[in-house]
Amino acid sequence: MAEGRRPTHVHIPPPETATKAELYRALEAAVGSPFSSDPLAPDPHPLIIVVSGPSGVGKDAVIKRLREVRENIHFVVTATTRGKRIGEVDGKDYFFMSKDEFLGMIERHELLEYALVYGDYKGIPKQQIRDHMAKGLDIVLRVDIQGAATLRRILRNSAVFVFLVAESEDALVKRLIDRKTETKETLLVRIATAREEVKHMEEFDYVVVNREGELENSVKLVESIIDAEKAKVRQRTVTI
Ligand SMILES: Nc1ncnc2c1ncn2[C@@H]1O[C@H](COP(=O)(O)OP(=O)(O)OP(=O)(O)O)[C@@H](O)[C@H]1O
Repeated sequence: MAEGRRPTHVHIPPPETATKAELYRALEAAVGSPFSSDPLAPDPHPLIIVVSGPSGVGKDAVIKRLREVRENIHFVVTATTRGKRIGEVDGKDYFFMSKDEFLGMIERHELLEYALVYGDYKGIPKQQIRDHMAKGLDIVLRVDIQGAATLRRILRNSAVFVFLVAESEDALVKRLIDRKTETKETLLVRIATAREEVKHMEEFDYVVVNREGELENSVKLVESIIDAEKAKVRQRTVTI
């Protein structure tokens, strides 16, 4: 405290009898400078939250619900060369494009990362992230484990990595069967891949167990992670 600059002659009225305004003004005069209403904590930085996990664990389901309950988040729409599934909408679920269009984006360095997954290309357009972060929005990226590993190399600790996992292999397999999107061949590939993928949990910052019938709790936990990150004294800073 700047003891030397404090005026010694200021009379401070007794707090029991003075009005709030009188006391406030007297205290201001006594400390020798006006009380500032500037925020004491800096504004939190926009975050990049990478949500990943084995196939069929519920990444889309969690993100869909998060989109409904949380504002100020941009959910990155991934570009893909895979065919549209029933009910999917271009520009909302994915940007569906031809292989040639996708290869053009690779050549122009317009993708943050891309990969060939089960025979189809998937990638994250950079410009979308830049535009929304500039508006102060948090960014949620949904990627497979391979994508998360690549993003970790690119973004290091500047992004938050969340691993979504089912409570057990049994639950995961039943969820994949119930979804009715897979052939017996792709089911086998996805299960084998999921076994390998669970081993990557340690490369993530947080793990969220998406228990059967408890989607709401998983979404709440992801929200809590975002809130906790916003409250960090040393914020993550992203440049892409
Ligand atoms: N907590 C949960 N309880 C019950 N069912 C769930 C839960 N979370 C997701 N599901 C269901 O499990 C199925 C798979 O979920 P989803 O498609 O979201 O997985 P995904 O991780 O995005 O899969 P992929 O990587 O293959 O696209 C969906 O039918 C979804 O509705």
